[in-house]
Amino acid sequence: MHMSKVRVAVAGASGYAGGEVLRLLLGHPGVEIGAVTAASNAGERLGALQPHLVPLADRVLEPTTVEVLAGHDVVFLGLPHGQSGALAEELTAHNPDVVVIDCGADFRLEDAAAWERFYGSAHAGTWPYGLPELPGARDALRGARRVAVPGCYPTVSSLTLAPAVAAGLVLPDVVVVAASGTSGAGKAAKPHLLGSEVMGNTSAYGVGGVHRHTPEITQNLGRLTDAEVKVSFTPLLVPMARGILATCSAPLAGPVSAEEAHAVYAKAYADEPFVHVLPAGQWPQTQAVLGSNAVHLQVAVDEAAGRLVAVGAIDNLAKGTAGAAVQCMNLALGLDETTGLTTVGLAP
Ligand SMILES: NC(=O)C1=CN([C@@H]2O[C@H](COP(=O)(O)OP(=O)(O)OC[C@H]3O[C@@H](n4cnc5c(N)ncnc54)[C@H](OP(=O)(O)O)[C@@H]3O)[C@@H](O)[C@H]2O)C=CC1
Ligand SMILES: CC(=O)N[C@@H](CCC(=O)OP(=O)(O)O)C(=O)O
Repeated sequence: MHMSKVRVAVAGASGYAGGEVLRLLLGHPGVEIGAVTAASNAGERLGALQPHLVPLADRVLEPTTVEVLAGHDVVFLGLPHGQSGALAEELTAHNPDVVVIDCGADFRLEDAAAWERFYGSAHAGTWPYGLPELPGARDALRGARRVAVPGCYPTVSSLTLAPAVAAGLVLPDVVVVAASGTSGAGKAAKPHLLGSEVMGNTSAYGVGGVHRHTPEITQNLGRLTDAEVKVSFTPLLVPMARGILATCSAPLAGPVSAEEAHAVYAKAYADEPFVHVLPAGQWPQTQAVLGSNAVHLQVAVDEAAGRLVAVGAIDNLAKGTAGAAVQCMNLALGLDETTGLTTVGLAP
């Protein structure tokens, strides 16, 4: 049976998130790419800004307006925080069935007070949270007309800790130290991202519970346990373009062997196409997931310290943003969830 293609627009197409959404959509058999928009770069050829997107090189970036974006079945938003809400409302006024998939943070948190504390602005609302692998999340995404794509650190940290928290293997008083590539910070020039600050260097930032992804990780783990969740999160910037490696640990709730912990993880993700619990003894590395929607996980028990230690790797732009966005579009449209996505990484 011939199925007509879904018409998709990408706002923020000159940025990292929008560019990665387009890269993935170019390999998706069910979509036709419509408008591509930007702000300061409106009027530019897409190829001048995203030279890797060869089939779209001669497309011209249009301004990010509701007039340009209306008339599409799906609109991806890869815009700075605060730019999504009003646009989504206007798009829905044009077409109540439009699917809006927001790569930004505006609609990820339920707790308005946490939003205001970490983002310093009024809370816009809460949309279905686009991490289908979290227990209970997938049903809300099937047929959704709005999706809040998770932050990259919360994606990997939550999936790395979820089985242990949900099974009660640990007390939910967790420590996350996660190293990210620089693309996580977006394209806009920032002094700490100059080549000479990044190359041959590793640095911590957002230390001491102030990074805005802390409440998002807390929210995700809090949905898995009745106990109070505490999250100590420290991000690190490392000299690579893509990838996040998260080391997560928590106190053991009781005796558990490494084999038992591994079995809990393997069972939790047995039916998940993108989450791979590696064989015992093999540890995640970012290269193996680059460009793919895969999550690689491993878990160990540190008996002397009384802690469970789990490590996860993702590509921040793929599973951490655009891959999750496409996965959620598939769920929203009732397509096979894996369409257009791969678990095959790019290594070395
Ligand atoms: N990078 C990552 O790993 C992740 C990013 N995200 C989120 O995705 C969103 C985009 O991030 P990223 O792609 O990294 O950022 P970039 O800085 O790379 O891109 C930002 C995009 O937004 C456009 N833009 C800037 N200002 C405005 C405005 N006022 N109105 C409309 N469009 C505007 C830019 O257009 P122009 O080039 O013309 O200025 C550009 O296309 C953010 O909300 C970010 O939090 C989410 C998860 C991970
Ligand atoms: C390396 C780096 O700077 N990373 C970004 C997080 C990227 C991300 O997921 O962003 P959003 O929540 O903004 O969507 C940061 O720490 O701010």
